[in-house]
Amino acid sequence: MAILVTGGAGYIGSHTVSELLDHGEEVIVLDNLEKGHREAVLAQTFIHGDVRDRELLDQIFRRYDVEAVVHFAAYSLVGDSMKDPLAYYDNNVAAAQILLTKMIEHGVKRIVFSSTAATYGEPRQIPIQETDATEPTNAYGETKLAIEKMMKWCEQAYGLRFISLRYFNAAGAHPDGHIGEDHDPETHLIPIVLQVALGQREALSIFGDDYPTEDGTCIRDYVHVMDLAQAHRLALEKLRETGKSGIYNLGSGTGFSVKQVVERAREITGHPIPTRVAPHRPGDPAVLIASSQKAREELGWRPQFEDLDTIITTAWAWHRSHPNGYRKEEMRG
Ligand SMILES: NC(=O)c1ccc[n+]([C@@H]2O[C@H](COP(=O)([O-])OP(=O)(O)OC[C@H]3O[C@@H](n4cnc5c(N)ncnc54)[C@H](O)[C@@H]3O)[C@@H](O)[C@H]2O)c1
Ligand SMILES: O=c1ccn([C@@H]2O[C@H](COP(=O)(O)OP(=O)(O)O[C@H]3O[C@H](CO)[C@H](O)[C@H](O)[C@H]3O)[C@@H](O)[C@H]2O)c(=O)[nH]1
Repeated sequence: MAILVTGGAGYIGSHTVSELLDHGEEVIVLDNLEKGHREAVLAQTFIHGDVRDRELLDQIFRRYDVEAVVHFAAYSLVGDSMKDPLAYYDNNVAAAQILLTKMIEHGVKRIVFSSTAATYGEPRQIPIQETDATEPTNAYGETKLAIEKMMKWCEQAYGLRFISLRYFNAAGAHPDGHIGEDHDPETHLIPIVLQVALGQREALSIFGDDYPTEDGTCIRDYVHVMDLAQAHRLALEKLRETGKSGIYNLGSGTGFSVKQVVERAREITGHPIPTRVAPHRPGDPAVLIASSQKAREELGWRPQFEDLDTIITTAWAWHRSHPNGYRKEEMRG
């Protein structure tokens, strides 16, 4: 029996594929490579195609004995989602609807889904719990919430079983150094900070230093990508063993401000990392910190790379050895 991983050529998907293979799972990756990288695909079976391609899904589900789907494929940039929400409804909501339809048609009833802290919007309390209100402040979060709700109704109607994992800020790289984060354009804080350390950018723009936090910069909960990978493996096991659906936050439970991240990165890289203050980025809440107690209790999640220094150190190892991401060899010509 195989696990179909959509978006397995992307950042979190590729690390999860690595984790699943290490635990003896048979993995099939489906990715259109719009954002992902062929070099990041560690699975033996790679299908270059789109989740919205109904015929392709029919072929995959006929040909392989798929036990469950892990669904990463999506658009995931908050700012972009505000400029072109319909593209997000198409690639996130419509794609999930097609995928779920084909799963049900072919009798595949288990799915682990990439959700996000953006489903909560501006938090009413910290740390955020799964039972808190979900009022997304951007179209991206709204599409992920819509998919969670779609899965809930599919459970009632067709017996689908789902685990939705709401990640906070994914960061870090595989400790082996062979896969890591390579987004184009890069918008995430830690890789941008490390690109400054590599001399690829002049300075980090800090999006606001007048937030109601101790040092005025936004606080986020950074969670190592390998710990996210572990959670997906455990979620699959949980679905197999209990058939129980659920929604789980995944974060470290500790928040760091933008300035604190820069300070740690200065120490680890030995580079001064100049910064300048820039305007707020629309839709950025001041503080996002997860309570991940439910994932620890119900999934048995035990993060191994929890502290910020480990996150930055593994990311730094990846960026130093792959200054142009997966295009390294190509650039060297
Ligand atoms: N990176 C984060 O901090 C973060 C936080 C919360 C949630 N998420 C969610 O996790 C998932 C993975 O995020 P990531 O950072 O690894 O993103 P990513 O862009 O690196 O990976 C997404 C992958 O999906 C593929 N893809 C996109 N649309 C597709 C389609 N229609 N058909 C086939 N393949 C398609 C892309 O080519 C890419 O390889 C996303 O669903 C995202 O919303 C990410
Ligand atoms: O150049 C930069 C980039 C980021 N930041 C700040 O650094 C923090 C982290 O920003 P990221 O872009 O790295 O991450 P986000 O918190 O915006 O977004 C992450 O968490 C979201 C949930 O809130 C979504 O899930 C999204 O997909 C995921 O990347 C924010 O306060 C942001 O304002 C800067 O100051 N300068």
